[in-house]
Amino acid sequence: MAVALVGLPGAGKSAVGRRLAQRLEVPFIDSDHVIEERIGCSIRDYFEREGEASFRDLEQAVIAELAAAPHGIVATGGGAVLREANRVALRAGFHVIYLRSAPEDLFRRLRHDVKRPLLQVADPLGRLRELYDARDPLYRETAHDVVETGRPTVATLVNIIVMQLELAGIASPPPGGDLPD
Ligand SMILES: Nc1ncnc2c1ncn2[C@@H]1O[C@H](COP(=O)(O)OP(=O)(O)O)[C@@H](O)[C@H]1O
Ligand SMILES: O=C(O)C1=C[C@@H](OP(=O)(O)O)[C@@H](O)[C@H](O)C1
Ligand SMILES: [Mg+2]
Repeated sequence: MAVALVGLPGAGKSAVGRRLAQRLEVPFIDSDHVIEERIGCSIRDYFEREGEASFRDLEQAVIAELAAAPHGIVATGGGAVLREANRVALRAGFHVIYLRSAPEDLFRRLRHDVKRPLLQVADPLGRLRELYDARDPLYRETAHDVVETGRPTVATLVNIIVMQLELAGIASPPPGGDLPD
């Protein structure tokens, strides 16, 4: 099984992805963690030191590697869809799910966040709205499925995604799980 999660910062790619992988008993890979292991510092520090373009080059290299041997559940960073090469590689290698959330919901989750460099601005809600307008079409272009994440809890989202993956034949239902007694 190879599933990649895309969506804006705060959509739940990392949190839902980790729980989904536990539930399906497959590996979980967060592309941002792979990058942080390579650079030896936080993404926020790297942005400040080297700039966003350099981060995007690293991100593209990591996504190309993951897409070359796709397996498990991959949580991407919110900007992974910005480059066409990433969109093509993700869509070709993975079943891609767009975790869609309104900027207002994301803002509620991230209003105290200090880790996301793009949101360390005077008006993070305004920034999230700009990111949404710019990226929503790119997430849709990349994804095979869209899941709304505004209201459901992480646990409910995991259930919804498992059900969709089972219906699409990507995940197998547990043996005898749905049979009547
Ligand atoms: N559906 C949800 N309901 C409530 N909180 C959520 C939900 N999804 C994510 N969160 C919380 O929002 C924050 C950001 O989630 P995260 O998984 O890091 O997002 P992403 O990786 O997409 O940027 C975390 O504190 C996470 O626990
Ligand atoms: O939206 C973005 O451009 C980014 C999102 C972050 O990941 P999350 O989506 O997990 O916050 C991280 O990759 C980096 O800070 C850039
Ligand atoms: Mg994340």
